[in-house]
Amino acid sequence: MLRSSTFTSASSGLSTKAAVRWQALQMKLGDADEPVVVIGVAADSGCGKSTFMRRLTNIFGGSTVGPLGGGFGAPGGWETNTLVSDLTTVICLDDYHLNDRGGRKVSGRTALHTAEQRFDLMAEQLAALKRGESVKKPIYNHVNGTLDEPEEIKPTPIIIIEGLHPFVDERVRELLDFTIYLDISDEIKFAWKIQRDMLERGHSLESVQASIEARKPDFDAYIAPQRAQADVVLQVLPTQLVPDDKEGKILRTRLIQKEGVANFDPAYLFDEGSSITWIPCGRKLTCSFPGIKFAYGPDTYFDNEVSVLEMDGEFDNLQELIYVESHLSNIGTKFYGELTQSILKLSDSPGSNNGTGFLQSLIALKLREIYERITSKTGEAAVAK
Ligand SMILES: Nc1ncnc2c1ncn2[C@@H]1O[C@H](COP(=O)(O)OP(=O)(O)OP(=O)(O)O)[C@@H](O)[C@H]1O
Ligand SMILES: O=C(CO)[C@H](O)[C@H](O)COP(=O)(O)O
Repeated sequence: MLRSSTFTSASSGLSTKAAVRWQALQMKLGDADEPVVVIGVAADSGCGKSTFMRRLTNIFGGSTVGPLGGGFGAPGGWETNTLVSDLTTVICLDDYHLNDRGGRKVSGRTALHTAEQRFDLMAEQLAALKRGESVKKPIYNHVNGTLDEPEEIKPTPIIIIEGLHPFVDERVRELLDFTIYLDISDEIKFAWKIQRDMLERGHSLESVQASIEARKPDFDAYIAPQRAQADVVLQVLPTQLVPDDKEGKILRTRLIQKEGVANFDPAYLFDEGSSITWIPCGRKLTCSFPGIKFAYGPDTYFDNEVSVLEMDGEFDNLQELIYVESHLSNIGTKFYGELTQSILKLSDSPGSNNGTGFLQSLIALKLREIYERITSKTGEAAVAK
């Protein structure tokens, strides 16, 4: 596990109080009892998980951020899906595929099928990491479709598992302290995937279309049902500000937040529990066509009580986001304007000018808050012993 000296340099994203508590806890308990907070992020392929992970890692701070071992190209580096920073390790669940690409041709199943995952190993290794033990995790190589030599994963204070099936296996689910589902509507998923797979991966429009169609039944059967298990769902939909919009560039994003989740107080706009629609365009916020609309209110989602924070439209000037931030509460910030600042820092990242970047940054701040609440409770319990 990380020693306290490592943690000191890693604690830039944490409050001084949390860092001091952490160090006190380490001195009292020793490495074996250092808490490991585990977060699960579920989404289909091409739904912006990597983009979201970059936002998240940025909020947690730290001096070293990048692929484990430096990744392929670094001296001694290898092709890896694992992203590490001082405080966080992001594990891609594709690494637990049962078969390589050739093997799936023989089995005749897509990578989305639950029978194509090694859930026993996933549960065993995540439990070990949570106990503070290192594991040798397999690697699925997306470049050539092979299962590569396993890599060593050392536990960090925060482990994030992201991928297709983080909430399917009950043993894995039990280990998660907080769960997030990225729910990108078919139209938007298609637009993002086309853009990436055609421009960056050299696929044709027809082949991207065919791969999306082929995966759809398994997506509906094995991935989408996990929405019901998530503590928060980030939905990305076409705008409602332009009737029958065909372009798919303006997005409507909804943060569906489950009520009554441990260590999590849903964010709200103006007045907790009320139903509100807000068009902030005017003197304090510049908006060009088709404008910006926020909404907030209680709802039910898969029979659960939730509150939903919604944004439709795009920001013209990111500096002005502070005006919106000042009307939100329970957003996990440590100082006035921190949400705006974190978005400005990644202003070139996809979605920074719309609700995807805005709500993903908000989730990242809430995760930091959850992490601090969990570790402070563990610290208090330890000090009370
Ligand atoms: N919020 C966003 N707004 C616009 N485009 C986005 C957004 N998030 C991601 N994209 C685009 O969608 C594509 C897929 O994003 P990303 O690589 O982050 O997804 P992924 O879920 O990690 O994909 P995979 O699992 O296939 O590796 C990229 O081209 C990215 O630029
Ligand atoms: O769903 C995916 C990523 O989450 C991939 O499609 C899956 O890992 C299979 O990889 P490939 O498409 O390279 O054969």
